Amino acid sequence: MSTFGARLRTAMDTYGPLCVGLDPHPQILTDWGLPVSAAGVRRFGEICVDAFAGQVAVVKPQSAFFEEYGSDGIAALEATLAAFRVAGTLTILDVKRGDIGSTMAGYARAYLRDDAPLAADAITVSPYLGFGSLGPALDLAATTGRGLFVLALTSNPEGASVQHARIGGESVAAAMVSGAAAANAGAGENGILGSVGLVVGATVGSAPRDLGIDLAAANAPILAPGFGAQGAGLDEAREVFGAALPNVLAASSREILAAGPQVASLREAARRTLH
Ligand SMILES: O=c1ccn([C@@H]2O[C@H](COP(=O)(O)O)[C@@H](O)[C@H]2O)c(=O)[nH]1
Repeated sequence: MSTFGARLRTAMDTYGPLCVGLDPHPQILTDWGLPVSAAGVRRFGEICVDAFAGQVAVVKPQSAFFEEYGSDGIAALEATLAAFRVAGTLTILDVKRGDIGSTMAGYARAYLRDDAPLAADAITVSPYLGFGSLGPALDLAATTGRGLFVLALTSNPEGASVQHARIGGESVAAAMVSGAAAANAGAGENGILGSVGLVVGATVGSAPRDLGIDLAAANAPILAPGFGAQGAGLDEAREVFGAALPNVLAASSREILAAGPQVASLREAARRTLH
């Protein structure tokens, strides 16, 4: 069984470091001429499979925009994830889960088991009940060759009020990066990327340096939202990530989706994103 980190590196080397965010918010559904309903998000998912499967390294469905339609919306998310799985395109399900250990084990089974209806290659997790609360997800992901992306320095301006706070001299974000680095220890032999990634927005400017965080040392894949609609581009990414840039997976949702629903236009928007 290959690890998530190894599969991600291969996908990034093959297709480039872009993760297309699949966020079927009501305005996008309307703009694409789709109903604002579970049927609409199902069709949205089908169009995204046509546009991006086998074309980009990773796609990142945003669970919230499927969940809002209840069980039919979740069924549409299952179908979207399954279609990308069959096509061999990696998926990161953006669910930002985090809870006490026993409940975290339930979330882990929901997304990280091989036979889970909502199985993804990786999920986003929130460590704000303590990094240790992620233990069941770390364990199951390692067992099934899946990955996690731990929120460290999120792209929203409000994130700093928590993530820059210092406890005993160390920032909260730095503690999360240390947690990921420890989880990835040993994975870096032969240049293989770890499977415990970090979420660091391309919008956070000098925050990693200001907080004394060495992102490259964590050997972590870095999911970087903030490209496009939130204003970041390659210049901002160079400032934020420095030597860790080769490990960065750039995420963009709204700006790419605005080119839809034509498949060719969506592909062209994805192709333009990092150029
Ligand atoms: O720090 C974070 C973590 C996740 N996101 C998610 O990304 C998309 C928004 O992307 P756009 O390219 O700006 O449309 C959405 O799903 C967020 O939950 C983020 O923006 N920042």
